[in-house]
Amino acid sequence: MRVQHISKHIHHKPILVDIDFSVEPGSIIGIVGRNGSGKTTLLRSLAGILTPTRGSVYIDGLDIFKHPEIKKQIIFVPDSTEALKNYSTKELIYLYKNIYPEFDTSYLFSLMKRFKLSQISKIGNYSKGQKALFTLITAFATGASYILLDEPTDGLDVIVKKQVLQLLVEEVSDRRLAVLISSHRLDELEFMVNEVIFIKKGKVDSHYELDTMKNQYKKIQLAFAGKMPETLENELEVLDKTGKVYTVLIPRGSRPLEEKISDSRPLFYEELPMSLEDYFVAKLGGPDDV
Ligand SMILES: Nc1ncnc2c1ncn2[C@@H]1O[C@H](COP(=O)(O)OP(=O)(O)OP(=O)(O)O)[C@@H](O)[C@H]1O
Repeated sequence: MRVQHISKHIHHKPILVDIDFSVEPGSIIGIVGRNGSGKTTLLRSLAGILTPTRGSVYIDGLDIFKHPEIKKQIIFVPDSTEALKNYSTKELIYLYKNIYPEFDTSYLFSLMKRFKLSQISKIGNYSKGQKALFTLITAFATGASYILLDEPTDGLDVIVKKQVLQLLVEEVSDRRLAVLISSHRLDELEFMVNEVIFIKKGKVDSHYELDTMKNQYKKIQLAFAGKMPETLENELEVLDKTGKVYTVLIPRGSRPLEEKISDSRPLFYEELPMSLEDYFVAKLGGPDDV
């Protein structure tokens, strides 16, 4: 999938601005950003539900807005099942089969059995977690190559969540699917994504392979007898300050900065493992940086 310079204005307000990236089969991409940064609008545009104001989305070189039949290669799973609540499982399967010719009903039933979901006369009668689970496994049964998930684990208990995330990783590697996941659960994303796209004010702020991102920075904890020298504080990304202890991110391999830290004689200095959440706070943590 090629997302080519898409912008989306809603009521003359720019919501997405010149978003440009590619999605390779077999990849799991995390879309992260502050509330209101444009993640859902982006996923809905990639699914062809919203038409971009500029730019387009291509699959195998074909524009999905000019060749709507290609949209059956994409499934968008919204974070709410409100629109489906009055349908029975049977009716939904019928609907999906009409849209997705490769819909695999027996696979869906096997997943429903695996996750202990029974057929029901109204999806609205499933519990919150069961609704999320049903829409998620239905997406895998569609046979679509691009699965777009908006906050997929909301409402799932820890055990089901682990099973579902495991299923997702298996599906991607077995069937060479591509999955884009918008989520605020950075701890979960960290265990499955290979790329992360940071969205800030409707723009791609950065797009990294997870391993590359982790190699670019290091997280350290340090403390000073008094305050941290001001010259140093201006150069460090301070993630946290508790008493005299600072947790900061610094670019890996920045000798001058490391020397400056060492010259300021910290009481202690320790490197800690860096998480996606640390990077999120450093990148997008300003008070009005939505
Ligand atoms: N139909 C609409 N009419 C007006 N504004 C809209 C519409 N859809 C989205 N927006 C605005 O676009 C911006 C981005 O919304 P979007 O739902 O894409 O953000 P998000 O990153 O998914 O947020 P969250 O993390 O809170 O779910 C918000 O300011 C939102 O108010």
